[in-house]
Amino acid sequence: MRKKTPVILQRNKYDCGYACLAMLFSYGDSKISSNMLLTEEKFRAGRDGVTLLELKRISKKFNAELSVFKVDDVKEFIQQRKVIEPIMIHWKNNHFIIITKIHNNKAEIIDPEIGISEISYEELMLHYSGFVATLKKNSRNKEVFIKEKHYTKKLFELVVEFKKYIYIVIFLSFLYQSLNLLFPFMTQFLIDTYTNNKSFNISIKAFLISIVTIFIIYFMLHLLRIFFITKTQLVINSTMTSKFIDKLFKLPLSFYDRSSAGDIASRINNITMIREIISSLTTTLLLDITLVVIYSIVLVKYSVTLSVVVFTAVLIQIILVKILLPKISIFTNQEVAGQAAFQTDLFEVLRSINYIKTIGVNTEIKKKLNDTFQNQLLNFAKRMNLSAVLGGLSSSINLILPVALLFLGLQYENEIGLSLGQIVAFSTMSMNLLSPISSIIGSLESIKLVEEVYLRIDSVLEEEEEKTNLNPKVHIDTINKDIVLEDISFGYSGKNILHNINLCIKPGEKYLIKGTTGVGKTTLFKIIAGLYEPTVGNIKYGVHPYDDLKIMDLRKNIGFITQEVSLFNGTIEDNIRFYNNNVSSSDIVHAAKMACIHEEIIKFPMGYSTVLGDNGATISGGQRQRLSIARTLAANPEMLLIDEGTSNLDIDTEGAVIKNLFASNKTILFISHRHKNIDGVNHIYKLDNGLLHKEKEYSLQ
Ligand SMILES: Nc1ncnc2c1ncn2[C@@H]1O[C@H](COP(=O)(O)OP(=O)(O)OP(=O)(O)O)[C@@H](O)[C@H]1O
Repeated sequence: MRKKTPVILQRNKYDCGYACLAMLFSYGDSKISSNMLLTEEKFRAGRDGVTLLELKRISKKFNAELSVFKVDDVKEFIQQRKVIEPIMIHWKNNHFIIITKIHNNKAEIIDPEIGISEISYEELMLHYSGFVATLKKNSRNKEVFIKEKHYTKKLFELVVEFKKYIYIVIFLSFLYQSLNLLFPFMTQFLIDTYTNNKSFNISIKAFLISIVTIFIIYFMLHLLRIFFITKTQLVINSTMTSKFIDKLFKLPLSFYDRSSAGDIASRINNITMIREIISSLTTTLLLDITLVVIYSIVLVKYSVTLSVVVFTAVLIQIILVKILLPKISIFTNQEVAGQAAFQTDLFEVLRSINYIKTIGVNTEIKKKLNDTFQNQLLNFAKRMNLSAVLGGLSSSINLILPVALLFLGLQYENEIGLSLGQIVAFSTMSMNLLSPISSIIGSLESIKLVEEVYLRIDSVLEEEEEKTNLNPKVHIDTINKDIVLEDISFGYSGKNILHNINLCIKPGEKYLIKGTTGVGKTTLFKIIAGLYEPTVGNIKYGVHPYDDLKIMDLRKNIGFITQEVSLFNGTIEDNIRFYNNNVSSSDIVHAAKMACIHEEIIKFPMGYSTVLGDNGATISGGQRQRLSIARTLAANPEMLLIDEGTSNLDIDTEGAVIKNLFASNKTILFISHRHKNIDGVNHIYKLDNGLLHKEKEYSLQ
């Protein structure tokens, strides 16, 4: 019999293989996160994604067998082999998707990027790239599911972290709701006093005093409760956001290679969602459950017969939740992923807006952006429609039940044996039981949402941090020390692009590194700057290995000048200073002079106080590049890694900038396609086929 395949969406652009494997593992079982497959893995999918071979290896680790077939016709494969489990196929040459069913020329697929959909078999085959994979699980791969509880536990721990505020909110909410309980009793008392005595002899003064007292207490409790709810929300939001931001600074460059800015931004925005939901859950869920228990007891005490009617209504709602909630959860999941996809596309469009403007025709771009947004809206609409069925049903029951109870109570007055006041009180209290039930249903939907959103945040918090050695064994002064690269090899996605690099960088000396495009020059610089860790080999600073070093100290001493410039929307002075308080105004002017931009800055009407547009949009490309050079120089690093960092300048200006830089006593490594030699260079190296060859060495003057 065909079982359910949970929808597991990928966590970043390159994770589709892991998400699909997680779905194969979860088929007919509980849902696991694709991240769980990675927990023990050092390897993360990068630009080149993950291969079927790698997925096979991971499956084996969890005692399952991933079989891969080269197949021409997927339908034939499914029919011949009588496959009822979901299969994974390679798709559009760069993606994996799951097929859950093929029936009547229609294929039900789960694309880990967007979720469930149904497409025609022709469309499926149009994008199919020739490989099918099936997973054979066995009883021993249970350990892959172990971490499932982990997330729920983490979510709980998150709440416990703010327990002080949460306890107060719960306590105040209890008091607040207890007052509600008074009213059915007061109603019963008034009606029964009236019907029994006919003469209504409750003094106006006593009535007024009690009403006003209740009013004041209720009002004060309301204020106090809202105050603490807001406080809880603030604490949750600020703690989580600062934790997330802190993490972003600790993540290695490789994380940013595979994540998009829009996606990260959407995850930060999700924290607001968590704040809202957690605070509303803590204020209502526990209270609602308590109210349901209390009211159930009180109702049964009043009348067992009438209580059976109420509980039947509750049961109908519970059955509906059981049926609809998993579906709501899928759409919630897809909606959140859709939001992130839209934000990612929007960021990309905004980043390329200059280019988009120049091409004139942007209907396609608009369409793509609109489509991503529509996809998010579609999932929102589906989620809301299902919620409406749930909500509508419970509201309708809530509407008719009190009247029905009143009718039954009066009709069978003798059998049931309640006074008019008691019947009215019972029907009011049944409402008090049903509204927390509706609220619990809403809370269950919210829990699904918060779980999905929290997973997205947690998957970033769980990322491995870069080694920063905050407590180095020895304090190493890198100034005037040789930097020695010993047999360094490095590769992306398991493929080496640098092999056994050996280089001794002497303080104060100038190196020109040549090599064809894409050969690995930038990568080598990133390794020297400690941005990438070599896969094999060591870097020594003086006699000390990289691991003994406080990495931030090292980075402070290395200035990295690249072709890409990133300026922010602020003054020229602030852009050069770049939050470094050790940089004085005279350092800024000195750096600008070295970068040959000072003369142009002082000609601007507002000089160094000129405000630049977004990424320096209001100055020329060459000016942007020189500002970026000035920024690096202002921090006064002892070593400069210049990666085509002067390529936007005309020959004369470039010559002048290079002359200034090479006249300093800084160690310089200069990457260039264009320069065969530069005055003042001591060593020329060529990177070729992953190997570094010395081409020339000039004796020091
Ligand atoms: N994050 C990444 N994941 C996978 N491959 C990458 C990644 N970054 C770079 N590469 C690949 O590594 C190789 C070396 O890239 P690198 O940027 O170091 O070359 P380069 O010599 O500096 O090129 P150029 O002169 O064009 O700037 C290239 O083939 C590139 O496609």
